[in-house]
Amino acid sequence: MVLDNLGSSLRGTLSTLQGKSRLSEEDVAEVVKEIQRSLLQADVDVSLVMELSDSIEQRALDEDPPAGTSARDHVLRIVYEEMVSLIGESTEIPLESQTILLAGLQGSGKTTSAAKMAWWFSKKGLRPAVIQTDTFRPGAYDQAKQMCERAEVEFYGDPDADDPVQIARDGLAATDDCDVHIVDTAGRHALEAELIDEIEEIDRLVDPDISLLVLDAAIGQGASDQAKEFERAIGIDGVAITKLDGTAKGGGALAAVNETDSTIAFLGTGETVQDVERFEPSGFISRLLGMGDLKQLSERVERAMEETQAQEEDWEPEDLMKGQFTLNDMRKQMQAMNRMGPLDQVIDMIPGFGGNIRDQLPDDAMDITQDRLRDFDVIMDSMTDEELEQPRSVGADRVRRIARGSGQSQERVRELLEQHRMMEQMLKQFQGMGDSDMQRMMKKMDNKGGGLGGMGPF
Ligand SMILES: Nc1nc2c(ncn2[C@@H]2O[C@H](COP(=O)(O)OP(=O)(O)OP(=O)(O)O)[C@@H](O)[C@H]2O)c(=O)[nH]1
Repeated sequence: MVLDNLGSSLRGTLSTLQGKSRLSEEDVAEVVKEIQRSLLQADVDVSLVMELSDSIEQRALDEDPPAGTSARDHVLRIVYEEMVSLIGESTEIPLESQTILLAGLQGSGKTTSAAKMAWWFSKKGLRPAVIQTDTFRPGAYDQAKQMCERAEVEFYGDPDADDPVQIARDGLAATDDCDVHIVDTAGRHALEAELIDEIEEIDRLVDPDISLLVLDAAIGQGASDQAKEFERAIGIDGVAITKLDGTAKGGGALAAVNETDSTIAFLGTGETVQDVERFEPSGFISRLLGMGDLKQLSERVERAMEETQAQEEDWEPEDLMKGQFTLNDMRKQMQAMNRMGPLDQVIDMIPGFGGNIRDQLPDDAMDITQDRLRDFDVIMDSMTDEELEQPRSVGADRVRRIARGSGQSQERVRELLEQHRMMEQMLKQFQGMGDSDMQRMMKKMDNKGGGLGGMGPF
């Protein structure tokens, strides 16, 4: 999860209020001190931290908790609201035909972000194209082409050309049938005159609807100066903050951009084209505080199910609810889960699961889970159709044969069979449940602190 340190320290601080009905001044002072420490560690500007903590302190003491609200939930809501205002609004990005120009310093992540945004627009049903005009960095063309192939989006570049403006002109013409044009430009080590001239020339030709500054979250508070510099030089409409997965200083970058006239459009959270998020302040802070993010989660589930069902004509989800849950069905569930993105990001979006699980699990727990999924897939490739359809028919001899054939241990094969039995059992329980039962179960899991408790996805 991005900003992991900040999230877990904020959640830890708020958990100290568990069970308190009223808050003393000491309780509030203690919580505020911890929040200050966490934000300063995330490289948030001191003056912003003081402003935020004064506001939290004053509201926590002056405002009475609404009836039936615990002290913890009351302070959690105040911290949530103040943190959302700290990181500001999201840049308006309409889901329609438009041209987006990307600018930024060398290595900030423009080329990667161009492919990521194109992927994101394609998942929204639009037809994007990336136009790569970087003639400055050798390899930029190949990198951009490769990433766009992975994102399965249109790409235009010319590795032999040396005039970025001509490439932009030709690119717009060549991708005329696309609706979202994302123009990637060259970077430089600093915002130097040559870079400004080049971007201004492309800007005049391309006449973008939105110009985004791409900046690396690792610069923390420095994001403010960089955003102001680019705003002065070429005018920007928003910012894409990249590499939030690789730094503890992302909080500073988010808050710093909000200090300028800019807003944030996208977040980069990894090197693959799926590691991109539309910036949603409320969902982002909600996840950080361990409250989940149903909006992002439902988007990912919807996308995963569309892709899975598009591939599996014969798969009838209602079969699952009839209790005919085979290993083939389990594999389809695993593929759908995989399509939702990295497990740790998905878990963070499940209300009551995210933060609490993260703080309870060892650091590499998610990697182990992803590894297990890969092993299960390999094991199922070594099973016969009959074994996949009737897993209960797999005895010791077959376990030995499957282990040998898949190169996995017998223990891992037995683990797969056990996991299948658990999921089949769980489905039988859901099958008999009405909506109210389901709500009660989710509440119970939430009260239990959202622990996996064997209910984990895998
Ligand atoms: N971990 C992580 N790495 C990223 C992210 N975005 C980009 N990167 C990596 O950062 C490096 C630079 O990314 P590029 O997209 O090439 O940066 P650029 O701004 O196009 O660089 P120039 O073309 O030289 O201006 C590459 O190794 C990317 O894989 C991210 O969100 N997370």
